[in-house]
Amino acid sequence: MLPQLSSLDDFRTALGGAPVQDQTAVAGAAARNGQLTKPPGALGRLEDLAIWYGGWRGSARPEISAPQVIVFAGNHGVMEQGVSAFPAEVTAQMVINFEHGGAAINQLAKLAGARMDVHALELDRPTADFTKGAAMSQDDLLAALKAGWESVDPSADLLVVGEMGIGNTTPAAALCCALFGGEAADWTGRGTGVDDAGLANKTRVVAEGVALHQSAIRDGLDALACLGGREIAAMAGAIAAARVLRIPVILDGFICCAAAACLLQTADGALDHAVAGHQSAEGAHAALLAKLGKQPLLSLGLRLGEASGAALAIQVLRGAIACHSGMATFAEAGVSDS
Ligand SMILES: Cc1cc2ncn([C@H]3O[C@H](COP(=O)(O)O)[C@@H](O)[C@H]3O)c2cc1C
Ligand SMILES: O=C(O)c1cccnc1
Repeated sequence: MLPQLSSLDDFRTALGGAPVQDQTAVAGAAARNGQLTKPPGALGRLEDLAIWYGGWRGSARPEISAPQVIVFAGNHGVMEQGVSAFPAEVTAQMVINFEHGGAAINQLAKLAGARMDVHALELDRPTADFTKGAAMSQDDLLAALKAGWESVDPSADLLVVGEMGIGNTTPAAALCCALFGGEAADWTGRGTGVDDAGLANKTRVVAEGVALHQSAIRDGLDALACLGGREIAAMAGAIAAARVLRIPVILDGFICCAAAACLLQTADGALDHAVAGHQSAEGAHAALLAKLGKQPLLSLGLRLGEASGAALAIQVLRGAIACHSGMATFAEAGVSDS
């Protein structure tokens, strides 16, 4: 059951007290994996994935039958600083495109057999420019976290979250810089494709934002309020709800992983139910994945967001589960095991 959230501390408490994997299912899945008709370890990381997934679902022989893809959209006050190659109105235009089935994620979610939901979060009320003040009030942050928290279908057995928010590689970079340290330039990339002057400007904006807010940031939720965005907070809320509901998550690109990082910097173990779907071409995604301790399933040079890389990785996880749960054991097939 998902508790109601009345405050940010409720969120911290629910995340900190979330249940862990079912160890009986982990042991059962590992035992089954050892009996399947293949040389030990021959399915590589697919074997680990199947055992991990079974542990979260509480089954030694799990299935994926109800994957959910959720795309959150938000607008950003920091766009006033000229941080994207595209104008802010593209966010709302793309939401309509999602609703009409015309975006990349529509095709990939359909191919993965996933339900897809789109939540536009107050697009007419962008966050504040974080170089001037906090991006969101505590109430706005709570509302965005709740939008994500309440959007997860408790009967889903796999969750993928993604975003649409022109300008949002800038808050994502600022969140990483505030949470993990280093220089603004280490975390700032080209997003939709800003030129060298644009990248220098973006780096300045990230550095200014982090310098302004660093002293107010004690955990990931503080960072989200100061430097985040509504769709970033909603992704964090949904990933956290999935943790509480023991629904495994596939993380998407740089922005999704920045949202996930805010959870990890709020509660240890907050991302134990998550794997990295892919490594994005956005410059700092590899470094961010290393901070999260996650190895990507795919690396295809994608730099889109929208949950696209994670939706594609659903097929990899489906492959792992199909082998794990569908293969015969040596005894069943009458194959000699040594
Ligand atoms: C047509 C279009 C579709 C997109 N779908 C995702 N993004 C991606 O690009 C944006 C982040 O890059 P930046 O920080 O440079 O603005 C986000 O909206 C992200 O989801 C898109 C961007 C565009 C232009
Ligand atoms: O890695 C991502 O998710 C990404 C990169 C560039 C632009 N939008 C999203």
